[in-house]
Amino acid sequence: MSDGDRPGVGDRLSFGDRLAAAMTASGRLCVGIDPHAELLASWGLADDAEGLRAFGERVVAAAADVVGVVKPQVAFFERHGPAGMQALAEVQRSARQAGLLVIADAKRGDIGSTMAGYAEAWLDPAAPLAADALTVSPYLGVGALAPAVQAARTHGAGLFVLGLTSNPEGQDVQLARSAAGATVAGEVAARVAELNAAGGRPAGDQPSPAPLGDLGLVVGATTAPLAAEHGIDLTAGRPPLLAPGYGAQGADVAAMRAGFGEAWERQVLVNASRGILRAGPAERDLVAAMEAAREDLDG
Ligand SMILES: O=c1ccn([C@@H]2O[C@H](COP(=O)(O)O)[C@@H](O)[C@H]2O)c(=O)[nH]1
Repeated sequence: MSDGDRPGVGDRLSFGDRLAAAMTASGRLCVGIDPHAELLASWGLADDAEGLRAFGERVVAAAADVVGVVKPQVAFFERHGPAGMQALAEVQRSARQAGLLVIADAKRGDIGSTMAGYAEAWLDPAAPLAADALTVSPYLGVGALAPAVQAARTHGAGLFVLGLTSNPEGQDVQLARSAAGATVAGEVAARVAELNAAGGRPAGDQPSPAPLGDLGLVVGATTAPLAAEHGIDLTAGRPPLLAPGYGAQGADVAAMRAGFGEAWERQVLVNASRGILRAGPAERDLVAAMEAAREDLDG
């Protein structure tokens, strides 16, 4: 099946609509494809491009009937240079052909035409590294992401803007306050809300409940409680919220439910990488780990 045959790409459904459909059908678990060197070794795979490819294809095969979304961690493929990136391209293509949405976790961010270059590299369905969505950094300014926002709209793709990341070191910067009292993460969330409102359906043509936006935020499963504590509104503009930190980084469902509050029910896509991948290498064991996580998150 070509990319053009996949529902939601050829017919240009928005990313928000495609993600909402995937979450309704398959739940809120997003499986990370993170081929750490230790995991490759414990799976009996070489730490080379062929090992990455075999690892990624195994995760895709296990995920295809259990979840709707996967998130390859680009860094682990980039480690192996062009051959690693070729493996990533093949794994992403397999995932999309299997009907999975792919979020490339590359955390790109730059200015002007350079940002446009990144956006075309990851969001154009005809590009070798085509993904359905890309993680991006707002630290050159949310406005500097405009070329990526434009590319996302053109290609029916999505962006996840780093908001309140799962690592504790992020808070120095992300919870810093402007003279007017707004936190950096709060300002990023407000700008993403504006962009979702500006790119959404015309007023009067809004289904109820409001659809998911095409532009999301990364908010750690571990750091979600800080949003409410610091007055950061995660519901404005209905951004999908990509939440890493479940499992290996210690966040559990009770903490996420409390931390995300009103957003939990329909906006939060929870990533698990090592928490699932450590169950490998057997495909049936990966499937069992994904099913258990789904039950935990959605049951
Ligand atoms: O704030 C962030 C943003 C991205 N990540 C990425 O998610 C996965 C988490 O892996 P686990 O093994 O489930 O901890 C990984 O690719 C990170 O780079 C994040 O953890 N926090």
